[in-house]
Amino acid sequence: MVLNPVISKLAGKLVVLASASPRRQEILRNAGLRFEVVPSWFKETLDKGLFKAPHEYAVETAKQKALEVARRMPFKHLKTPDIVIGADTIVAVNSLILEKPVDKQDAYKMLSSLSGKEHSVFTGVAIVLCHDKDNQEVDYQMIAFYEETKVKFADLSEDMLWEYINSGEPMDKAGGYGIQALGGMLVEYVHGDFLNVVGFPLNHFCKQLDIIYNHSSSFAVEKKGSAHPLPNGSLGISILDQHSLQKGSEAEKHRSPDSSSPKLTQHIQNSSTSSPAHKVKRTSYESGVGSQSVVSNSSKHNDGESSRLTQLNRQQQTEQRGTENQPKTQDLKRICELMDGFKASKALFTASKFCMFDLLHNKPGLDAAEVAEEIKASVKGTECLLEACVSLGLLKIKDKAHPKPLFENTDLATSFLRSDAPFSLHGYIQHCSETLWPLFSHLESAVQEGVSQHQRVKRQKELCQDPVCSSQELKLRFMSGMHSFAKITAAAVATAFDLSRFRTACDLGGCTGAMAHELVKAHPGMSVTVFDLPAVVEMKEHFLQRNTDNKVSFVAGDFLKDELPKADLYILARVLHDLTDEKLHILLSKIAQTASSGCGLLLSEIFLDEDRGGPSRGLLQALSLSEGKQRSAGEYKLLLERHGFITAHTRHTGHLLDAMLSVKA
Ligand SMILES: Cc1cn([C@H]2C[C@H](O)[C@@H](COP(=O)(O)OP(=O)(O)OP(=O)(O)O)O2)c(=O)[nH]c1=O
Repeated sequence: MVLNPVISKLAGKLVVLASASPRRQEILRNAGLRFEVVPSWFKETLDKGLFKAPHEYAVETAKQKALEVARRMPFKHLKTPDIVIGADTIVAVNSLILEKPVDKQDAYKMLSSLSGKEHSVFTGVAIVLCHDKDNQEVDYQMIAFYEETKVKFADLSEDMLWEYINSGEPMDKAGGYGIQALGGMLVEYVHGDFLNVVGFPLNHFCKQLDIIYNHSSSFAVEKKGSAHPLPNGSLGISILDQHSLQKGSEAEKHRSPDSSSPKLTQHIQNSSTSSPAHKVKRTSYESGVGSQSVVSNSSKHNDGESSRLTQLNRQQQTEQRGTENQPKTQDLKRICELMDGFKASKALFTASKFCMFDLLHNKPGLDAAEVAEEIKASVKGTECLLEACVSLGLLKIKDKAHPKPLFENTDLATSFLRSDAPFSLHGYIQHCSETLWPLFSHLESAVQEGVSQHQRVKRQKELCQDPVCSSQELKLRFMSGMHSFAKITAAAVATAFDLSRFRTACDLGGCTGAMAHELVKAHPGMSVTVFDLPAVVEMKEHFLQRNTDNKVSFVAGDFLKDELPKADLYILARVLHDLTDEKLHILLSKIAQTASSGCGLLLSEIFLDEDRGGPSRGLLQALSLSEGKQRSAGEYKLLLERHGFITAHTRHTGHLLDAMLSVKA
């Protein structure tokens, strides 16, 4: 049953909640709304100083959260939602904005500033309506509003404060409390919408839907004189900002005399047209909201420019649509890219195996015959490989006027493909080529059988009498792959959170110590123990790194069997996705037993979208059918909660790995 008829208006539409907040999901689910959850990757880092009032900050953050998902989905999920809902809850006291505490001390500061006082809880909500157009463009229409609820806290004693903080509840909640649970005990009164405090003003939201779907004529435009650019410098795409409907609020005074619906105030930023639609081309996706390719309606162009644009658009549209009998060029390109993907990978693997990028770094400007001689290969084959690498942007022609093409590295190759580059992926590429490639060549069997094809690959090698690597060589190759991947990703993970309060850390399965070295670099007060199998630890010397003041040490052991070293922070980087459920629970139980209350757990993995629609890197990795599985941030969060770790923060780093910081309750 749907109590509110306006919710039923959304039936059959692809509604997306751009939020990882379990409270928002529960509130909307309880209201009978059917939706997909795609948490936003927008980082809540807008400069608060640039907003005149706290609610403006919450509304802007909500807009950016929703917009990021609306823009990402057509590219990453290959589908355009009908509606994206984003929200942001903040607590405001003495004109200070409080978000989620970063640690216990921060929670203490927040809660003591609320003790004995009244404060406001603002939730900004943004609704983005997406309209897919024939010509590969999406029109976005944004409706944004906020709701304010006043909450008064009782005087809180120190004991009470710390007991509450130690319950772990404050960590993922604005202002450091959850009114719906233990935090309810701290509250003397609430004036306004209770659900607004919990994270979503359901009543206001339904009123807003009613306006959108039942009173669409209310979309009459009231232009606002001054457009305010967003603090991050991006073009504003906000169309409607509606203020609180709470009694006595400013918006209440603006009720239009002829309608029971509140009057809407429209802010059209950087555009002077009356159309609320903004178009975003689907040809590229950049994850930074600040760099969005917003093509606002023609207002900013003079007549000459706009007719040129129209011409260009038409040309592009014909190209994209094709004629009745021909497929769209872009669609065809996409399919070809997928079909040819393996050829590009293999070209990269081969060039890397022949150390062609090292060669051309040391001797830039060789021709095909010279390269062939150096790598001891045929001239014809080398020429094809070099030209393919040029087409892939890995090499370039040095001197175009020269009669024979002379080859040199592009910046991409110099940065990532040389074996001695600081961020070299050479080792990982070899791992892909030697280990993953053979596995994926048996993908059909892997899918049929549901298990990894390691054994089949091994048997095949034996049958073909391929030269067998010694176990030492295999181990080194594996470690070198892991080392080069870790070196690329470690800095983003090590700096994803403020870890300064942890003095000692233990990197479980930390292999060559690449992550450990980044951690001690980023957090000078920390020392890190790398815990890995004896066979791994004994080979660590092959990967010597500058040991910052001997702050990185190694301990050999099996994390499933042996006692774990004591530490304030445990690190699990790319470990859990490879373990069976059974092993995973053994490991997490061992960590939970060893860790004392307040200890941290830093998890780093690829986090799948909550609806498992992406990212492809994670889902393709799952095809190797290892014993484990790929999970979303929400799934990891639940898993850790079962072992007494409460997630404080989740970071979609935008890098190769995401990160989550949990705290032992
Ligand atoms: C004040 C208060 C906040 N909260 C929660 C609601 C929100 O989930 C959270 C505020 O953080 P938000 O940044 O608004 O939301 P989020 O990080 O949980 O999720 P996302 O950014 O993906 O949308 O605090 C409560 O659960 N109870 C409370 O009493």
